[in-house]
Amino acid sequence: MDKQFDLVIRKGTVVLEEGLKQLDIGILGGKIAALGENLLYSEHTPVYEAEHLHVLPGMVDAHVHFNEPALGHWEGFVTGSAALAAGGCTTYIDMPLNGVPPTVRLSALERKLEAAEGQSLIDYALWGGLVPGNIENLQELAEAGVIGFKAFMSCPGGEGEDIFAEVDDHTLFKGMQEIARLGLVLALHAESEEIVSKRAAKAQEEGRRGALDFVDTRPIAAELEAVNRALYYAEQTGCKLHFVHISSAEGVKAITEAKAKGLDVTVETCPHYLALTNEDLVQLGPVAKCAPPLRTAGDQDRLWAELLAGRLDILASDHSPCPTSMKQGDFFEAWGGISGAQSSMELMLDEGHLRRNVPLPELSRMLSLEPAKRFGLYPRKGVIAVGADADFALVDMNMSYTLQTNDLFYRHKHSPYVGRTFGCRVMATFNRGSRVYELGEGVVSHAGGTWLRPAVNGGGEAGG
Ligand SMILES: NC(=O)N[C@H]1NC(=O)NC1=O
Ligand SMILES: [Zn+2]
Repeated sequence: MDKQFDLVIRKGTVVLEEGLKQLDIGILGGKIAALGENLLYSEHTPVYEAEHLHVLPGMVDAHVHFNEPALGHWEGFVTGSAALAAGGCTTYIDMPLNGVPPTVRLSALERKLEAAEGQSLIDYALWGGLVPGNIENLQELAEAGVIGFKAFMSCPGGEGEDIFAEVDDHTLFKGMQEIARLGLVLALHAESEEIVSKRAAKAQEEGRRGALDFVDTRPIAAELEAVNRALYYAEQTGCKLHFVHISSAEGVKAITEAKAKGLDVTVETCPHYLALTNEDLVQLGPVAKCAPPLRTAGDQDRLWAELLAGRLDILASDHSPCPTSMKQGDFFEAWGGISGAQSSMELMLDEGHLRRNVPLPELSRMLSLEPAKRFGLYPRKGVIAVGADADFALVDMNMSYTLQTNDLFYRHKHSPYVGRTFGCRVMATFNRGSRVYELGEGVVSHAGGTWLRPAVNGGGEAGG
């Protein structure tokens, strides 16, 4: 018999958009060539037995910070992509900060691409940035193939001379006009700089420097104010918006109302807002410091209610790593950002499916399908369907384990989830048909990840 397949993944419980089915997956040239109950293939075809496993589309993590160029000693493409692969992710979109220079002009994008070339285990796309003074650079970035732009409405923090700055209202409004013209999405970190910076200054002046003091400087009101201001500009400019890491049900509700009015807007939250609370921040310390901050248990319940009602579009990690030494000491000085990307899928399957009965296709919609669609990577990414890339997370939904520091692939092995017990585990990950990670073996492939450009503006290859 001719060689129809390079590999068959046999009898896994495949998570499709419409439900679960036990199927064989035939892979050829990195793509899904066939899906069927009893595929026929020659006896020489390599077979991966998946009878006891769930096969999910690889996660498309729309929000990671890999710190290269220049800050590869925080995290880089090699370690970051390995951690993602170990967590069942097969495509990520790297933020335009915290590397130096930030990705705010073409020459910086080229530096980023050089840093990534040949280093990533899995596929990746890149965000461009909108900052004060770079509106005339947005077009060159769009033409080169960024999937969209990211702006901060509050100060991002970070190191270096050419550091990423938050937008003023003028830049935000003008930037949205330009991004609307370019047809891309603007992703926003929505917290009011006015509110958070003044509250932080006051807390520090008064010597209130603990975990809950930090949380108190970044209230939900600061998130809502920024969300509503940006939605107003979106209405005026026609710019597509994506709100990253929304931490409150109030934020989700404001965005849902805007959608009902016809605005083209999507909402993301992160596993940490669903898995951790401000009490955990007190217990764990700065390793769990992020912005917006972890909320109360009641706030978290309300955010889960939004997810259960189907009102969240995207789940993304906001993996924002740093050296462990920057996660110690004073709460206001410690780095704001959680190293969590390796645990995103397991957290959501455990907390969402095993504990709260969210159907797997619904979780997969937020982990893979919606981010692929929103950022021009669909139908190549985000689904298990004939013609799509053979990107899979193979998960044992019955394997309980407790995460240890040694399990982490990050450059700096800290995570707020060390010591947490998960009810499921990623056993293997495939990127375009090649097995990149296997539990027990670790990274099992060369760095074959490629750069994906979006299938918009005529330029990209990712939609095919
Ligand atoms: N600079 C940076 O990565 N900031 C990220 N970290 C975080 O916790 N929230 C963010 O926006
Ligand atoms: Zn952010």
